[in-house]
Amino acid sequence: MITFENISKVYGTKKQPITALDDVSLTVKKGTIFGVIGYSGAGKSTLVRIANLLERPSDGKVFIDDVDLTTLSKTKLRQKRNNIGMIFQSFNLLQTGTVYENIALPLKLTGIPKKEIKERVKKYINVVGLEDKLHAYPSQLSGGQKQRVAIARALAHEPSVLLCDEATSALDPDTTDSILNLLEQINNDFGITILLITHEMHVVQKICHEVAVMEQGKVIEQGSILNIFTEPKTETTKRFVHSLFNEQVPESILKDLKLDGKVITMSYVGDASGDPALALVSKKFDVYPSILSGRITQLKGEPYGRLVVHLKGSDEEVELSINYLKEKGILVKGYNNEVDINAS
Ligand SMILES: Nc1ncnc2c1ncn2[C@@H]1O[C@H](COP(=O)(O)OP(=O)(O)OP(=O)(O)O)[C@@H](O)[C@H]1O
Repeated sequence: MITFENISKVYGTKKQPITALDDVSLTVKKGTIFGVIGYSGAGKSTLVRIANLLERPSDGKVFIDDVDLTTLSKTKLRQKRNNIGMIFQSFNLLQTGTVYENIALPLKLTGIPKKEIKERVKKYINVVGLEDKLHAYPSQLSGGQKQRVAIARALAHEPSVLLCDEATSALDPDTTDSILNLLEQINNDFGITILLITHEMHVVQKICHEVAVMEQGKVIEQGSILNIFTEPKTETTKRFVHSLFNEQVPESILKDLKLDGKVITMSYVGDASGDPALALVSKKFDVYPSILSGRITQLKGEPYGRLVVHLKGSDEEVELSINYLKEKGILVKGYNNEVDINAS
């Protein structure tokens, strides 16, 4: 478990102090994958670096498994850090060492016996699927392979927590997905708590249980992945969600459509299915639905669909249709404002 309690961070610069974090409190539950998303400068990197005190907060406390890191002596902190793995966007591998050495050397520095080091390297290089690259140098590996080595190096300390600082940002989409699958597998198999920061909604959508959205050093929204996707409240969160669905309808078309009926956003998870419900709506009520945009994706492994639909018809029939869709377990919102439609 990771707990940030009233964390603030002010960087003293020559010009003026910069508040990177402003009273941030967050709890990452044991065994979960927690994503922190935000645009550049929101304070994400500062937050994740505070989780192992690579950066000291100006104010507040940070707990890893109930131990307040800010109160530990240097020696105790060094020991505790062995329990906190970290991977970076730039991999941070030792260029002059082989894959084996990259994983083994940090273990040696913590005083682990030779035999155990060998066993751990073997075990964790297998977990990341690079057993045939043990004697390769980082320069001989692809970006995805380098990140796998970094993950094996972190896992070899058998941490309870893994921090990921934009771990997939330097990778192409397919490699990103394979690294995210690996992180999910590690979370499942070893129960390691994962805190990851990213500026990509795709990353959050794919593997996180919970997400916090940051802006200007503050957490502006937080919730389960489902909650954030289906009920985004702040403009920034809505922008992140929309970035995945690319469902903009041109304003001129929207204006005409609104003259005759309503434009709605339907979202549904798992078994509730949008398409058949829409077909039934047109049979049951005097409305003509047309799909303006639609996409089905996976939210942490569950199907999640979003459709932008024009319901053409009288106000009364449209209201009845919306009620019907809601009864079918579909979340219905007004298009573009995400405001709940209170069909009576
Ligand atoms: N060492 C530092 N000295 C001074 N200011 C800093 C330092 N590190 C970060 N900042 C400032 O703190 C704010 C938050 O930066 P941070 O890197 O945490 O944000 P971020 O959300 O991770 O953004 P990015 O994705 O661009 O790294 C920014 O205004 C940044 O300029």
